[in-house]
Amino acid sequence: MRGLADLVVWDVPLTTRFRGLTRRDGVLVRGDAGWGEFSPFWDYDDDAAVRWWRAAREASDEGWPTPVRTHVPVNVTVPAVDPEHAHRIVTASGGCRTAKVKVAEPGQPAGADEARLEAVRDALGPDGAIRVDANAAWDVDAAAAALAALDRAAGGLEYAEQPVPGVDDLAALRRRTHVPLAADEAVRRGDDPLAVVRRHAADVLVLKVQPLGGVRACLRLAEEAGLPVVVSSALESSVGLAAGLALAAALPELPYACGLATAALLADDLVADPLLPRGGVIEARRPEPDPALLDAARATPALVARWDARLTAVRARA
Ligand SMILES: O=C(O)CCC(=O)c1ccccc1C(=O)O
Ligand SMILES: [Mg+2]
Repeated sequence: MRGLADLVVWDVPLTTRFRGLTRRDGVLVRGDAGWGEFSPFWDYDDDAAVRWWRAAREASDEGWPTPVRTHVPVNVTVPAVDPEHAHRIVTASGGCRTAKVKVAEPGQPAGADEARLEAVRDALGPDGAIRVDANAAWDVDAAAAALAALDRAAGGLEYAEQPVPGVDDLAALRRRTHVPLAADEAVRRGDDPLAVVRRHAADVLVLKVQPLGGVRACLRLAEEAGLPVVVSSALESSVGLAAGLALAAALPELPYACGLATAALLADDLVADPLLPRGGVIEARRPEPDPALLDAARATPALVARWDARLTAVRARA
């Protein structure tokens, strides 16, 4: 068993509602190689969370492979906010030349996505790249129609991330739209991450270190896939983001901006020098948690108890 000081449960507010969340919580674990982050969302069951645990232990016990680049181009992530807010987020992004815009948020009025994309294009200028993420919200017919409209509103889309749920849907949609498709949930939530490749169902793969079991596991997947890869965060603290940056820095090819600029979505971070972009890139470094910030982010006893129970269950399966 690890000592108390080597496991810290943290809980911080988000600046903007994201993926239905207003706070982000998780565990930091310290080993001989440094700190790792274990922060599966609560809708992941214990079996799925085993991969997130492996990623944390890789960080704390092994560290990461040798990088081939020092800086990683990133996209600004724009939640499903109103146009003025979207414009401000892009303007304050730290020089990002690519924006990833959340669309198809349940409960929003018709035209909200188009208005957000127009605002993002205005903020980014004509030479920026805009991608959208629908988090599997549409069926194939709805996606074909929506992507045509959003492509127009954005003045061109770089790609659409997971517009429809499964591999079959992606394969069908790919024949009905000229917008390139990226697979996210179809990679990280299925039992077979590369089904999407064999079925020619996507142009780009989104890889996330925690849900896929670590930096080395993702490097193997990328090699087997033979498709361009975008490394994205799972809305981690800067301790977890460092693992995504290590993956992005170690990939032989990195043709697209990565979705690792999400520290800006956390109202508080656990390190004194958060992994935020400057000039549209983030330095691939590994910041240490700051004791005072860890203390300020410390979870309530009730939340610590929930994470304790979860850790016990997940480690029994690992
Ligand atoms: O890719 C990005 O720009 C940020 C990461 C992101 O969108 C995300 C973060 C947490 C959970 C799910 C997702 C997602 O890509 O759907
Ligand atoms: Mg996504």
